[in-house]
Amino acid sequence: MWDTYTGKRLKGFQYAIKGAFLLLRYEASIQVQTAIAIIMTIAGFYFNISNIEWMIQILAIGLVISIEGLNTAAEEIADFVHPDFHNKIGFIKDVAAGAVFFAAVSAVIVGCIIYIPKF
Ligand SMILES: Nc1ncnc2c1ncn2[C@@H]1O[C@H](COP(=O)(O)OP(=O)(O)OP(=O)(O)O)[C@@H](O)[C@H]1O
Repeated sequence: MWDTYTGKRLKGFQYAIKGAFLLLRYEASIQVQTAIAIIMTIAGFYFNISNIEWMIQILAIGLVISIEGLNTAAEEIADFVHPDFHNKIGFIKDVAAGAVFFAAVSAVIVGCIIYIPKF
């Protein structure tokens, strides 16, 4: 029984890795955010930010990319269940995009707090 449970968890992990690669390969907004994440990581090394600053920056990057991934999933579901125009689909896509907006604004504020004092 324990083996079945472990096997299922490992399979779940495998699917999650596959999903991460699918997002990176096919989703333009995830590719842009990953590029920004790489630039911010280089900036972190360049400005020699503290451990706390690294932790908050990594959380901010993870938050934005995760919510963008969920936004993509919501858009895919919406297009699959109702490919035609519908106000409700528009609402669903808009609120999913709104969630990304909150995460992105938070990440920009975090970036400003970390880097503005270093100039
Ligand atoms: N089927 C639809 N019915 C009503 N409104 C829609 C529909 N599809 C898209 N919209 C409107 O257009 C906006 C953009 O939708 P779209 O699916 O192109 O998202 P996107 O943010 O451009 O996608 P991506 O993240 O792939 O660039 C939605 O937020 C919504 O307001």
